[in-house]
Amino acid sequence: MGKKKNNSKKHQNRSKSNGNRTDNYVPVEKTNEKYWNFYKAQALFPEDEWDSFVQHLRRDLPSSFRVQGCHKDREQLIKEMETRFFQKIRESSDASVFAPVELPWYPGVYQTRMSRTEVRSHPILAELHNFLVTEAELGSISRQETVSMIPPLLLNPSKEHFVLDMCAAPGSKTMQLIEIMHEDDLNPPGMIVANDVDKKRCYMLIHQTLKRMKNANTVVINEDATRLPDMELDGKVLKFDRVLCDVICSGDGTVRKNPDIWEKWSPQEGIGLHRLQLSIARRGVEQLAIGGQLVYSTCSMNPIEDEAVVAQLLREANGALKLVDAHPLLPKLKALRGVNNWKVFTRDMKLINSFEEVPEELKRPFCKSMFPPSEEEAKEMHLDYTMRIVPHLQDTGGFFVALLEKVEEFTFVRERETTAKGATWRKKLYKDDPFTFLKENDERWHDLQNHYGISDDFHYQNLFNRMLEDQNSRQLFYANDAVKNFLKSNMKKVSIQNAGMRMFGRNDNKVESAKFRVSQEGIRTILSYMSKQVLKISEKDMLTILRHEESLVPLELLDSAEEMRSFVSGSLVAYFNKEDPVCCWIGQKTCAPYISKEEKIHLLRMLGENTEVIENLMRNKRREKAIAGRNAQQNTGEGNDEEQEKSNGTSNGHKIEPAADDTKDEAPSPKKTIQSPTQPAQKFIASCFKGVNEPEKSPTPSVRALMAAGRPRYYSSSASGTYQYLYLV
Ligand SMILES: C[S@@+](CC[C@H](N)C(=O)[O-])C[C@H]1O[C@@H](n2cnc3c(N)ncnc32)[C@H](O)[C@@H]1O
Repeated sequence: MGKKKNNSKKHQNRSKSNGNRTDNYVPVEKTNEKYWNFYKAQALFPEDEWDSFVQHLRRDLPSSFRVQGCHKDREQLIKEMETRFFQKIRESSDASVFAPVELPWYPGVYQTRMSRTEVRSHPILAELHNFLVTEAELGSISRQETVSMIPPLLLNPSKEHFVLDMCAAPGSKTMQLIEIMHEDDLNPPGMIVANDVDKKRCYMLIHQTLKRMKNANTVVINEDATRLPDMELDGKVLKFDRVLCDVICSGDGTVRKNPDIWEKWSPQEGIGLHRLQLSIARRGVEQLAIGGQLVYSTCSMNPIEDEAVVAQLLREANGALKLVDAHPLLPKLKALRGVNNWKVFTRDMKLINSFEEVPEELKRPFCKSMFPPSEEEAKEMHLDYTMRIVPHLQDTGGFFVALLEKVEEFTFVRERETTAKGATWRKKLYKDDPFTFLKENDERWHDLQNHYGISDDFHYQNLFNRMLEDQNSRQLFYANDAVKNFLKSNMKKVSIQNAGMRMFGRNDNKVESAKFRVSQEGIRTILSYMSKQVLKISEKDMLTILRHEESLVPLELLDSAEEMRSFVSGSLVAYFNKEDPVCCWIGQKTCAPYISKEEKIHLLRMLGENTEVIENLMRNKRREKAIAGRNAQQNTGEGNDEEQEKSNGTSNGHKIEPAADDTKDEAPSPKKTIQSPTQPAQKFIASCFKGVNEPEKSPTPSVRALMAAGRPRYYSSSASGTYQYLYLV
């Protein structure tokens, strides 16, 4: 890891041509005198563990990932990883490579001793990395730091619970909460309200995280959590069964993955955040139902951001709130107990023993609640019930987590509150686009019901669009009852950014067909209600559709061609296995599956296909895009590695479905990713082979990538002598 030589922005020291570090790269010095002195003084663990603590903090963070608990293909994915990658790694004689190991405290979560960068670049692990990236795009695998998985695990919401995630973006914990609630129910009745004050980060939460976790029970709102308005449900103030306060923090437990922190850290970071953290937590407690549980967590090891905040909540709640001992809930997780005593330092590392000792000129940044509780208070509070994770216990980042339960109703008395920068207590009502639900006798519903044979059991009144009633919508979304009621009651109270899942998109075709086509996003929810425009096809046909490189599959290649032609042109759901339906567009000559490349790869894998070649092709594309993105970033000086990987990676998997405008009688024209339709195959193949030694001269980026990987394995076929389709073999 490194930092830039001068004040230039983060990526300026990368080479433009290949994205690698260049000579002017200066490694970050992984040390900070104040950091060491501060944590030595805290004496959080026995002194003889200090060297191990320091060594671990200086190493890159091991890579970890979770196989989604509620995913229907979980067992198969684990089996494939075991046979395809883990075994191979274990059998390797390379001493620098380590197979991922399942965590004893969280089944389905794996950690390898190698960092993300090492995993990405090691020849044996690169394939595993590739596999993880494609599956992560579909949400079946989450590449998340292990300690960050603790809060949702402790909250452990049931499928009926109402959950509030106060500081949710970019959403790794929201995703895990959704996962837990869907473990034994595809459509749980509960609801998650995910909030973040930062609109751009809400956007990331919606477009990078939630898109991978299609569900009907999540709402995203954009509010300052310190002043989150009371929300309503069924005419009453809405109280949540579970609240997550994963607050903004100094992040000093994340130095292993964010080495820039080394340079700037001082005790001031925690001092500056304590009041805001407390304000967010207070409002979280107020939103909690009696008997409900709240998790307060930070990725900082600083007691001022951790136990001090929890202690003040308990102090102010005066018995209405109690700590729950988190340790027995995760007995296999190695965690230290929270502390009753800590040391408070000024920015310049001057020790201050009590609030009374704070020099007059520093009275403003400090407050009484930053100091440890009295002995008497400590006995009541049980701060030892909280959990501290330090890096050397199980090779992780540093983390703090407290589980609290509300015993009685109460409201905090506020003096001077800290809110998010610039935020004011908003009294005005929101005028965002309304959420308009379908009413009885809605024409669109009659059209959908007739065309797709949807049974009366389907709750069509839960379909909505974001327009006024008389406006013609392009999409129809679906929300469960809880989210529907939430939207109806709170549309004007909070700024709602996103809700539910897309179920139908409008057709603008000229031929007679339904006004809406079925969207892949919601197909698993509605399929069991559909009796028309649904076709079971053979495994062979499904493989042909999935393997096909172009977006249009000629019907002549399919055994079920005649049956397909018998359907009304337009949206058709094809399946070999009902668990894995594929939304297609059927024309007289072609069939076009509306699914992303990642989804195609996943489905091929689940059908036992070897997907290595396509995975490699996609990896090369990702690399090209990442380099292009980094180069663009160098020009703007924005962004960071992980976000870059996400936004330039396959999150463009969301161009899965052509825009509704593209849907014509015949399936939309293919994107010519491989070859122009009229080029004779021989000429094309010759150009491929000619390019083997000069990949940069080959016709398209994807073929270039294949050739660079030494795999010019295409052949083409056509009925007419001009070769329209190219197949990967
Ligand atoms: C530690 S991150 C949350 C990480 C998130 N829980 C996850 O697992 O991906 C803290 C978040 O708090 C948000 N935040 C900061 N101040 C806030 C406030 N006053 N209200 C709501 N969110 C806030 C930040 O925008 C940031 O996204």
